[in-house]
Amino acid sequence: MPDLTSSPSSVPKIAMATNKPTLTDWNPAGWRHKPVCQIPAYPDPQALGRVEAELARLPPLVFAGEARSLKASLGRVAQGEGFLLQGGDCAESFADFHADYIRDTFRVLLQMAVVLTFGAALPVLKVARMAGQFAKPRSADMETIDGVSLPSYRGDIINAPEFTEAARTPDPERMIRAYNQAAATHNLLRALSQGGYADLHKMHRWNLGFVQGSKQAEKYRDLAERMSESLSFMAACGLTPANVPQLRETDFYTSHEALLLNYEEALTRIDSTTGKWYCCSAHMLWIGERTRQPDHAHVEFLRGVENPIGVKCGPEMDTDDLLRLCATLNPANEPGRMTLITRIGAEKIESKLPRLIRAIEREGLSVVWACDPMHANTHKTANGYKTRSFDAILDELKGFFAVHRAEGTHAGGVHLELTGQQVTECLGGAQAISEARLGDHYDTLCDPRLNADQSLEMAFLIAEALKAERAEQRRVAGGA
Ligand SMILES: O=C[C@H](O)[C@H](O)COP(=O)(O)O
Ligand SMILES: C=C(OP(=O)(O)O)C(=O)O
Ligand SMILES: [Mn+2]
Repeated sequence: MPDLTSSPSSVPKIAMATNKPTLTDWNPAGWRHKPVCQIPAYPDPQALGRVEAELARLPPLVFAGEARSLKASLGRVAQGEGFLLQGGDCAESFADFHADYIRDTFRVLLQMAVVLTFGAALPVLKVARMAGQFAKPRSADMETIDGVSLPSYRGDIINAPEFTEAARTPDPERMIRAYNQAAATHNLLRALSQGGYADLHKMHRWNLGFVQGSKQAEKYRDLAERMSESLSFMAACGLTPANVPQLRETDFYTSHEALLLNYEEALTRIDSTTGKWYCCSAHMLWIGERTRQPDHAHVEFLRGVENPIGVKCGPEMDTDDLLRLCATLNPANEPGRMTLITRIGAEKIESKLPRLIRAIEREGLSVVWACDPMHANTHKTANGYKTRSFDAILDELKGFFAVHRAEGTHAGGVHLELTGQQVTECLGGAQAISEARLGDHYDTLCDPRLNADQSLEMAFLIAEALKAERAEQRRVAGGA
């Protein structure tokens, strides 16, 4: 348990904040009076307080207007007019912090978005698990190796992965390092998305990262050819990057699990144009499966900020809890505010998802339904690797699309753990990664990620499902 008696960090007085906040029964430190899970006990509360105060003085990482734009776009996804692609590392790392790494994840998300846009003929909203995805909830508080027990690794913002007492002791200074890394990552992502790299005419050049000669590389080149033809046609009609900005730049948003509330509180500011609170550590924040208790600290914190919010929904989620969460987090039923990220498992999705959808539909609530096919499909191999199989991930996705088709609701998005690197952490896919090969490039700090080829392969398969959804809609519309 964290030290709840320490005085809350001072409410940040940000530049330009002149209006009064609108939620009178909420303040950014209110979570400290609620029961809380998954936040570490810092051994030195004074050092923690100093770091919180320092973070509260530092500039926001995103602007309220950007979070509002994302919410408006998510509102359109909720109405069936778009598709959400959310993805990135399970846990960002201090050690892997360099430009190529960020560019490679950005690039694979961009490639997937192009593939999905073609399949869905819908705008694809890109939201990265980047620039703040540092804190991890864990199943066990302690890890035991050879009879020695130490606190579990909880993400680089909290402690270090090495198995020593010093490394595993929570250190608040890590929040400052995480903030600086997140700031630099946001900066590079803005440059990549707005500075010319994302120009669709350069799509051919984005494919440098693929395994040469792979099936995905071929399919991607094929798609790039078709895109070039379409772009030439559009240019002939007078639509060029000079007058259509969407062809040369893209919207790209950031997100992470709002787990370490000390950090999130310190970055929560009042927007000067609306007078409302925004958590300015990322555009979108989500509540994890382990911290979504309706009367606990994480829900209390997130109910008061205006950002778009995700909630992970596991196989045992109760419909009463789901409706209570929606009422607490989105009392005005604002479109785009709530994304329900189901993570149910390939085997249970068809039996467990319908009741959640029906409860939401019955109440007339506006939500984005997204599928995280990663977190309920994890297992340990005989040789000790935590892994996921490509087929199980795909099966959960197929189940998600099938259930939404049957219920007449929009399968609005996917939430994936992936990297632009050619790691060997998930089994299968066209590269047929076997258990024996998992050790070749098993680099994750926490959960196994799809590698660049597996991610693109998944995008092509999801595009097929989206095409089928469109065909079904046309069929229903034609028969109506
Ligand atoms: O990313 C998610 C969780 O932190 C992770 O799945 C928990 O993993 P654990 O069961 O190894 O603690
Ligand atoms: C911890 C995560 O997921 P969940 O809360 O769904 O287990 C995660 O997305 O990394
Ligand atoms: Mn994870």
